Amino acid sequence: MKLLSAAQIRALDQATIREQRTTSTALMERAAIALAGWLYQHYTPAEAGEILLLCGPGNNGGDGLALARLLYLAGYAVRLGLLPAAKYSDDYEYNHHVLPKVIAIQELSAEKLPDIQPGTLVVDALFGTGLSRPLDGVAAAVVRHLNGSHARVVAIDLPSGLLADAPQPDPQAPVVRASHTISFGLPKLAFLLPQNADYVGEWHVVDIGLSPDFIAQADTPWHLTRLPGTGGFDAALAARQPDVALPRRGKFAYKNTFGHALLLAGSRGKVGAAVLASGACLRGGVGLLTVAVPGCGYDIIQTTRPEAMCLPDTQADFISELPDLKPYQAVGIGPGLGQEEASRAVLEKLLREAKVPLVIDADALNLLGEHRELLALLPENTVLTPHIGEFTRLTEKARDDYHRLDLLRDFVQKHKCIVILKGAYTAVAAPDGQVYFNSTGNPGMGTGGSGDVLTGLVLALRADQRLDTVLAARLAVLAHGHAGDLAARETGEAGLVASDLVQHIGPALAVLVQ
Ligand SMILES: NC(=O)C1=CN([C@@H]2O[C@H](COP(=O)(O)OP(=O)(O)OC[C@H]3O[C@@H](n4cnc5c(N)ncnc54)[C@H](OP(=O)(O)O)[C@@H]3O)[C@@H](O)[C@H]2O)[C@@H](O)CC1
Ligand SMILES: Nc1ncnc2c1ncn2[C@@H]1O[C@H](COP(=O)(O)OP(=O)(O)O)[C@@H](O)[C@H]1O
Ligand SMILES: [K+]
Repeated sequence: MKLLSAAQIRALDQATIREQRTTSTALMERAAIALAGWLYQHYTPAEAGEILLLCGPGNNGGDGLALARLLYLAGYAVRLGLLPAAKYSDDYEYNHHVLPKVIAIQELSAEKLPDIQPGTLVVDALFGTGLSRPLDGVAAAVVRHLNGSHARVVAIDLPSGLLADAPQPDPQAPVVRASHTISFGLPKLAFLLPQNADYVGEWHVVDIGLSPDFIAQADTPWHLTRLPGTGGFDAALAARQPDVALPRRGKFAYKNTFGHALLLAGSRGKVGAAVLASGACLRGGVGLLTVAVPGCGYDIIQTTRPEAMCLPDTQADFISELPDLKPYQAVGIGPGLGQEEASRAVLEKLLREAKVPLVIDADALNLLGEHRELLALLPENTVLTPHIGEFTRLTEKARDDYHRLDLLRDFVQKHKCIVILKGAYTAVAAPDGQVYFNSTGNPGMGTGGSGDVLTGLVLALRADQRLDTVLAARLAVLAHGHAGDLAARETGEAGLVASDLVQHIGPALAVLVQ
């Protein structure tokens, strides 16, 4: 699904109103009904206690006023804190006008801040996508007061003070720290970046019937890849066109259909990385797998991965030889490789000689970072799988998460490669500058070897002749995260280890089959 900028979201609202021959007031009512529905599901009136809704002067505040009315009518105790302004939006004015008169209203000022107890349920309807400058004055005082209160905060559309698609121009200006953020129609880019995690809290999207045609035509580099059937919002769009799908294996398919992959991995003390990556490659559906390891890894691979063929290096402790590449449809290098000069030379030779898709990870990335002249040799459509530290070694230290996305798009466009920038919401960046964030996975995957598993899975899908590079990368990342989610159901997050991911790749891929 697409992620749109604040300007596009405003245009989307307008297009929806036009196409559906409705009014902005009616759209706001839909928004308020969707918000109320979410709150009903999450808090009974008793659990909620008295709900404080803080409203700004625009349509975000209008949403808050409409929500206050609906909550009151549904039996919740509500009170309002309203930000004074020179001008209010028309729909704010309307919803202010139709408020039940019994709802208590406090005009907010820096001298008279609202009573907020720890545990008060606060709805933040101060500002949404219309934020035009950093918060100051009364708004800043209210947000600082709220953030210091330990209240439960549900933000409407965006935590107030946060921009939907850009870094804060003034890092000193306050931003609401929400426990939950309820966004309309689509998530926002800001939700996916680690620097905003403390503000956004858990985010949710509610469907308010925004124009699917406008979304389909909107031009954006940002996308979120989801599992098929992940419903709720934009369900109509998702049903029409799943984000990604794995083609079914034909009845008469043979192992050659799925390719023969070569994996170069392991060094003394790190042969486990080769075991994990090769397991993932096999479970990823590769036709044949050959694993090149240092001599010390031969018995280990032959014992733990009987399905794979093994090429032991003449060196006992590290890889020093590049096998003949002719038999293979894809080559992966890096997990546990180490950074010996001989292994660097193997990497260079591979970059010079490979005629098939490459997947580069871990120490092979560190070698590229150390010897950046090798980047010029990257064959087109090579897949690189760095975490943020490895990516920094390949580029430069980013000022913030938005700057890192700029570096990422520049890098893939310059080197005509695919970068899988790993983390929560792993970003798959394509050579045309499109970025696909991933929606699966959990913090349990922050455990040694998870990345090696991803490399093996990407390699399997790159060897599969039916898939193009970007689709293979997106599918691998989606299935890897989903395998993590399936595994964590059994082990819990803390108990998750990388081998568990390998065990769950089969079922994770199965749900992606078209
Ligand atoms: N359109 C629709 O149909 C639907 C829209 N929806 C809702 O609308 C929201 C967007 O509404 P919006 O565009 O009115 O912007 P909003 O975020 O309320 O703020 C604008 C106001 O704040 C003011 N202001 C800005 N920055 C400020 C600052 N730092 N300090 C002080 N003031 C500041 C700004 O003043 P100005 O910049 O003009 O001086 C203006 O008065 C969106 O997030 C969603 O919740 C839903 O109902 C679905 C249907
Ligand atoms: N909080 C998280 N949410 C989702 N996925 C995560 C999270 N933390 C780590 N991961 C995933 O786990 C993998 C870790 O890879 P990496 O850092 O290379 O580990 P290692 O080097 O130990 O193999 C990546 O695919 C990453 O996206
Ligand atoms: K808000």
